[in-house]
Amino acid sequence: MTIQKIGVVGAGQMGNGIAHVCALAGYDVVMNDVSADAMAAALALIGKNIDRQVSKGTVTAEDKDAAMARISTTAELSELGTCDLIIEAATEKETIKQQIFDALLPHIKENTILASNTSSISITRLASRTDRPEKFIGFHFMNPVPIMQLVELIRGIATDDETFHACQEVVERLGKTSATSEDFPAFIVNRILMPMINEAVYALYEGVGSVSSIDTSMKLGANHPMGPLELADFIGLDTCLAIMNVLHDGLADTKYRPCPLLTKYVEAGWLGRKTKRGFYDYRGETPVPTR
Ligand SMILES: CC(=O)CC(=O)SCCNC(=O)CCNC(=O)[C@H](O)C(C)(C)COP(=O)(O)OP(=O)(O)OC[C@H]1O[C@@H](n2cnc3c(N)ncnc32)[C@H](O)[C@@H]1OP(=O)(O)O
Ligand SMILES: NC(=O)C1=CN([C@@H]2O[C@H](COP(=O)(O)OP(=O)(O)OC[C@H]3O[C@@H](n4cnc5c(N)ncnc54)[C@H](OP(=O)(O)O)[C@@H]3O)[C@@H](O)[C@H]2O)C=CC1
Repeated sequence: MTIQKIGVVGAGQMGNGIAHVCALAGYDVVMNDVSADAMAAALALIGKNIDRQVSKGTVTAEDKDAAMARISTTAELSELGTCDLIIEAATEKETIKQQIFDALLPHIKENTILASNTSSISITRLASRTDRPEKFIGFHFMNPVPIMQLVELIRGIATDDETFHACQEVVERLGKTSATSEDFPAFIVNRILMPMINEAVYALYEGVGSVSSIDTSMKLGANHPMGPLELADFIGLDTCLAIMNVLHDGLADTKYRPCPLLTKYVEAGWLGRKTKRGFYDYRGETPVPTR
């Protein structure tokens, strides 16, 4: 099937990046969020991020205008009814995702593909609650979406070949590379990455090192572009904790136990960059380590 119009549900840091790359690749995009402010902020950020590409000469000013004109926003999920592919990128909570798919079903076309950008939640389980488990897939972008090359494609137990191949074609048209993962908790990238981040929080919790020494060690000692605590703040500590909980519950192994310090930060509402406070304090000019 040919995909021309893409719906994006959730206009947070992932949703805005997904809308950005889809519109630049020539797809019509309809973006939805519960918050009008989030949608306005997402549009402004997309404009700013494409401007960076224009100033580097990788995108022309005409391409920018055309891409921005292809993006519309709506508070009504019913307005995603004509989309060929809908990518859900709302908060990493299964109940929220289920409610979104339940609310979408009465409005969408018979052959619309439903996808989730979830970092960890079972695609098979999300799909089983819809009327089209064979047309449901995990479409997992990496953050920041305009920069990162990878998209994980996760087939639920019922995902059919037509759906999978249509999504592979979308990934190619976005200029990205797909890797296929079986549907097990947190898939491939987060199965490996998130226990490392959780271990970094344990190292902080146990006083093995400070925020700076842990991040400096991994940046200069393992050549990671960001230290694990900086990366956790970038991803969002709520999302990191949600992923650890899915690993812990889904694989029933204590090695995935979320660090109590990570839980405490989330309980405090210190979610990282998006709330201006996490392992670093982002309220000033430069981020300041908090421990
Ligand atoms: C949690 C999950 O489910 C899965 C995940 O996503 S896990 C997270 C995966 N992501 C990572 O691991 C990111 C690790 N960090 C990095 O790769 C780099 O630090 C980074 C690319 C984010 C920034 O790189 P940097 O060299 O420090 O900064 P900077 O030079 O300013 O930016 C590099 C490029 O990224 C762009 N960029 C930086 N932040 C951006 C953002 N938030 N949005 C869009 N573009 C961004 C810049 O414009 C620049 O573009 P060009 O290459 O075209 O010049
Ligand atoms: N952060 C990351 O690095 C990555 C995250 N992901 C996944 O992408 C998804 C989104 O994460 P991210 O963008 O970081 O999260 P954010 O918190 O930045 O954004 C989530 C957005 O979804 C909105 N939202 C909540 N409920 C609904 C709803 N019922 N309908 C529509 N929108 C809703 C939120 O609004 P409000 O704030 O008002 O609640 C918010 O604007 C998650 O599943 C996450 O696991 C995948 C790859 C990387």
